[in-house]
Amino acid sequence: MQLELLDKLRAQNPVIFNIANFVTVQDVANAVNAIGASPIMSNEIAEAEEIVRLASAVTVNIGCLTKQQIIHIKKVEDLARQYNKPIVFDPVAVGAVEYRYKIADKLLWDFHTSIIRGNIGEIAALGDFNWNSKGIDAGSGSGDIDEITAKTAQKYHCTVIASGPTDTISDGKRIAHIHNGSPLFKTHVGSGDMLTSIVTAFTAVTDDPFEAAQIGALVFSCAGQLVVQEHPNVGLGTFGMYLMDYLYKVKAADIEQIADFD
Ligand SMILES: Nc1ncnc2c1ncn2[C@@H]1O[C@H](COP(=O)(O)OP(=O)(O)OP(=O)(O)O)[C@@H](O)[C@H]1O
Ligand SMILES: Cc1ncsc1CCO
Ligand SMILES: [Mg+2]
Repeated sequence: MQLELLDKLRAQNPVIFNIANFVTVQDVANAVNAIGASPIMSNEIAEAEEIVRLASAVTVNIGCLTKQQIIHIKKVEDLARQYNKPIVFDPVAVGAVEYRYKIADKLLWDFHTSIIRGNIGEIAALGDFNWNSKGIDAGSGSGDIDEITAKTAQKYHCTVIASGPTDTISDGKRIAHIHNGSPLFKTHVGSGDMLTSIVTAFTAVTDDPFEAAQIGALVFSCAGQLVVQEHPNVGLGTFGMYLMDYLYKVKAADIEQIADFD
């Protein structure tokens, strides 16, 4: 794992273009900012080309999809291909809402996506596995998470992160697991959205999406774990605030001490 990518990210401060959802947009902007990149959100097709050009990478989050936004996403993804900017895709609730599955599946076939980051319910749906997703949450299921992650990566020819108590990452051949984190992440709506855009930030400092996925997931999970280690009585509201503090101040050396991955 290339932990030095964290310092590289902070030194370069790349601009990250986010098509966000209106529920968590500010958390995502703050998380991207805190980790050391420069977020920009946009919903306007007329400025899409300018923003794709100035950004190093693009997040597409379908959390609050509209027909107008689908047109925007297609334009942005086409521009990202033209200007060679990596796309990281967050398939919010595709396991629970068939309409979203159909839109996401088509986008993932039509445009090359570097990384898909979802919870296991979302990743299982995209990979055509049975799983009982529950709204935006992972829900429950009994499938083999390694197999689901790898097969979904093979289906779309990209890297996939299935997040959860363990983050499982595959590019279709290789598999990695990040065991760090805290159950408090689940209590903060938007943890997944923040993770997705932090992973996008790391695609700006490495050409290997599998590496970007691993380092993004490790840094994010460790920041949350450090919050709880150093503030054992933290509640779900203050967890979100501390998480921003720790995303900003966490150092590669702190992560090295607690990193738990294989
Ligand atoms: N029980 C847990 N223990 C440790 N870490 C967890 C746990 N549950 C989730 N996480 C961490 O929370 C982050 C978000 O993952 P999660 O799978 O909850 O995303 P999500 O369902 O898309 O979230 P949201 O929809 O709220 O944005 C990841 O970094 C993951 O490692
Ligand atoms: C609660 C919620 N609804 C649509 S998006 C979202 C935030 C998590 O992605
Ligand atoms: Mg999510």
